[in-house]
Amino acid sequence: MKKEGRILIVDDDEDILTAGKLLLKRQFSHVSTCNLPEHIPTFISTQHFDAILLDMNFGPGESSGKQGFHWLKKILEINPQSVIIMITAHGGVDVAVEAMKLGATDFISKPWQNEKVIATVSTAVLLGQSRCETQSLRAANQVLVQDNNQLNQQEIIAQSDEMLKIQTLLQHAAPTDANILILGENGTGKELIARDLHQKSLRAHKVFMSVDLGAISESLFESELFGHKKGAFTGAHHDRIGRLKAADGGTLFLDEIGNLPLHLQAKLLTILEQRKVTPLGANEAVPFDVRVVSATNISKNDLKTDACFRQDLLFRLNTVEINLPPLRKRIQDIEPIAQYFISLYSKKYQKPEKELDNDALIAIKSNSWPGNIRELRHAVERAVILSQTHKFTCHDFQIETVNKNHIEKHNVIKDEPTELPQDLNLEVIEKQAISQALKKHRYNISHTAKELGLTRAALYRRMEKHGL
Ligand SMILES: Nc1ncnc2c1ncn2[C@@H]1O[C@H](COP(=O)(O)OP(=O)(O)OP(=O)(O)O)[C@@H](O)[C@H]1O
Repeated sequence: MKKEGRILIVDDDEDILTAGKLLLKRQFSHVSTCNLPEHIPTFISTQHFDAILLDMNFGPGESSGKQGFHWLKKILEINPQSVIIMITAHGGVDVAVEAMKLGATDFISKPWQNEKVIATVSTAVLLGQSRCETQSLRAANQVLVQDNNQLNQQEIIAQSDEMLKIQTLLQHAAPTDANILILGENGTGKELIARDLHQKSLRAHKVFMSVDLGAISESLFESELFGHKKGAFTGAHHDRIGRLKAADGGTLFLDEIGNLPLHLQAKLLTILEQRKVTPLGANEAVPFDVRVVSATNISKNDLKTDACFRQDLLFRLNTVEINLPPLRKRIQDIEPIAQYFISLYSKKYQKPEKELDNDALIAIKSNSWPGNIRELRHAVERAVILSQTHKFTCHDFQIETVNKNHIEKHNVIKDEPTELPQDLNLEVIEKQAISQALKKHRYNISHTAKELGLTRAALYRRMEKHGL
């Protein structure tokens, strides 16, 4: 059966062209010939070839190989990935060696042996195909990085003194390679800040790889982060690159680092110290180069206890520490953030961009927002969709001003009524259940997921599906 392979033979000897074509056509899907080297640029700029067989000498009596060298260089100038096999005169080994120094892959001498030609061309075709694949993967990767970076360009709204200080800190820390630990309650913008850091860093053109350590099961931790070789364990059907290596050159965002069990913290520390990782089932460690940004909603005090977190790992992660205050402690930010999301969602849902009335403004500023900016964003989205009045009112935000002080003082979240909604569509019920559970657990994803009987990853997926 013919193999997939595109070959070009360039020689001024028509007999060689005919013999070569006859031989190789039996083996490969596409064989072209060219008897004038001046036509090479047109051939290779209009068609792709996995391998090119190029004669060293053109014209009667030529044996210096000068023209072969000239066309070899020309082809590599046009496409440096070209795989070129030189066709040399009998005994022209010196010339062939010289050609290989200039970038040729292999050579065959005339008169040739058919088996040798087929073997040499087969290897060259495979090399050409893998170069081509590498090139297109690189290009695809570049597009993905660009797309990912565009997605990361959500604006950070910051007017409070606390956030302005953090922004100054970010400006200074971002271009360094210092490891950064971001602390803050759920929904305070830790991931947004991490992405912003990456954008402002010298690694911005490379990948931002986010790993939710709270969502990776213990059994999958090593294979996810370190990768594995085919056959390393039951179900490992292919080699798989780990996330540490996949983030090479870029930023690795370790989210929910505080949820990592102590024994896995030890493994992570070793890997980060050695800057090398051995995929499961491999014998050799491979180096990686990442800047580590981590985040957790665990308080600083808890992080500083040995029972909760390894102190040596903490020192490695927190060269620079960023403490994101909860929204209730940066009241100056509430109005501009609300305005930002009003504008965003009014456009998205094609609604007029309305103002907040006075009471609504006071209410959103004095609400405790246990789910922080994520909760405010969600409240604004709902208000934009449902509001019927010409300005947004307290009612649109479902803020119970009467209970506010009570909530603040007693640090409790009032359960929402639990009766079923009138609409018994399962999707609607699921959204309501998730929304209530989030509020009940102050937007703590781990606790909410536990109550709902979901994994954190499954909860995130559903939140995204329902726009929560
Ligand atoms: N300063 C800000 N300006 C505008 N939007 C913000 C800001 N901070 C956070 N957000 C938005 O709030 C939501 C929650 O942010 P993010 O996911 O970064 O928080 P987090 O602290 O990482 O949450 P979690 O701990 O639950 O993973 C996102 O939609 C984010 O875009």
